[in-house]
Amino acid sequence: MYGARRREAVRVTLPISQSPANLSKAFRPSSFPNKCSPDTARQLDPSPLPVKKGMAAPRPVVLSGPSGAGKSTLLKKLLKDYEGVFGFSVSHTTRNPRPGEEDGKGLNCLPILLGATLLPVADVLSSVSSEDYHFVSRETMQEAIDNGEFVENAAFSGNMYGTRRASVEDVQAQNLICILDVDIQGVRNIKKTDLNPIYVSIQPPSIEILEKRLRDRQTETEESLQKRLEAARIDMELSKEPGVFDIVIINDDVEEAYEKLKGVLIEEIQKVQESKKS
Ligand SMILES: Nc1nc2c(ncn2[C@@H]2O[C@H](COP(=O)(O)OP(=O)(O)O)[C@@H](O)[C@H]2O)c(=O)[nH]1
Ligand SMILES: Nc1ncnc2c1ncn2[C@@H]1O[C@H](COP(=O)(O)OP(=O)(O)O)[C@@H](O)[C@H]1O
Repeated sequence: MYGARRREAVRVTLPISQSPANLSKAFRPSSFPNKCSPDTARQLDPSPLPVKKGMAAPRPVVLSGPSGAGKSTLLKKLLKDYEGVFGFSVSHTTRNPRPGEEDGKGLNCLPILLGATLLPVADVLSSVSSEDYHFVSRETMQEAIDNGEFVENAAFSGNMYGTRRASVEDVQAQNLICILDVDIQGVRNIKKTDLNPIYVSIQPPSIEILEKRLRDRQTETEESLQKRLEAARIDMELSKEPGVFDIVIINDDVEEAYEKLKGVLIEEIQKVQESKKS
């Protein structure tokens, strides 16, 4: 998308999961079908990353900001540059999948797509959206919320979105920095938990530029675009409140925004990289 596409063949090896004996309750099947379950992934990658006992999981990262601000654009760059450092918490939503989106197709499913073959990393990453969801019905989602399976959930643009506890635990158990892409309600709700993430807000330079980006992206109907702009105005105001975010990044020039994002995360990134060496 941004920058030249590299075509060299790289074996992308991503850590998958722990041994079955170590799997917490959260890993076991629950009310949600999950095509990307650790069990499936394990069959395809025989070299899981061992999680070191007694080691604190890296701090998660909450990435928030208006729809269209550039969160997934920046996230993709991060995942590409720091392979094996980050894991994405694939959210659940009741919204319809967009063309090209598949249920549960997130970072954790990369090995399923790759199998054991050599593939050009740029091709693989451009074909994998870190933003895909588990697409579920309202009934299923409400039932799981009532069962206490969610860390947080929110209504956005007429749909339900939520982070299942197991999605975060899954990533953390692999000693990866867990990234959560949530709206401002999600930020508020996560603040009530003991997750202790780094809070990052990605903001557009202006509402006009945001609208242009959303229109150019061609993913929204006029109705959902207007709802997103309405939510964006609120988000842009709330992000100015002191103490809500550790950093607010204005995504004007994407490279500059990316440098700022890396800057705030570099300490955690280095911790994960160091822990893998030892
Ligand atoms: N609270 C919460 N918000 C979420 C979650 N997943 C996604 N969102 C937010 O929902 C909004 C809409 O997401 P989406 O439908 O993917 O549209 P997009 O952000 O424009 O690509 C965005 O602000 C996301 O940050 C979640 O699990 N919880
Ligand atoms: N700095 C930027 N300059 C111009 N266009 C951008 C920039 N960052 C992102 N975009 C484009 O804006 C649109 C929305 O970005 P996206 O990453 O999908 O936002 P979000 O995940 O926050 O909804 C995409 O089409 C993306 O290519």
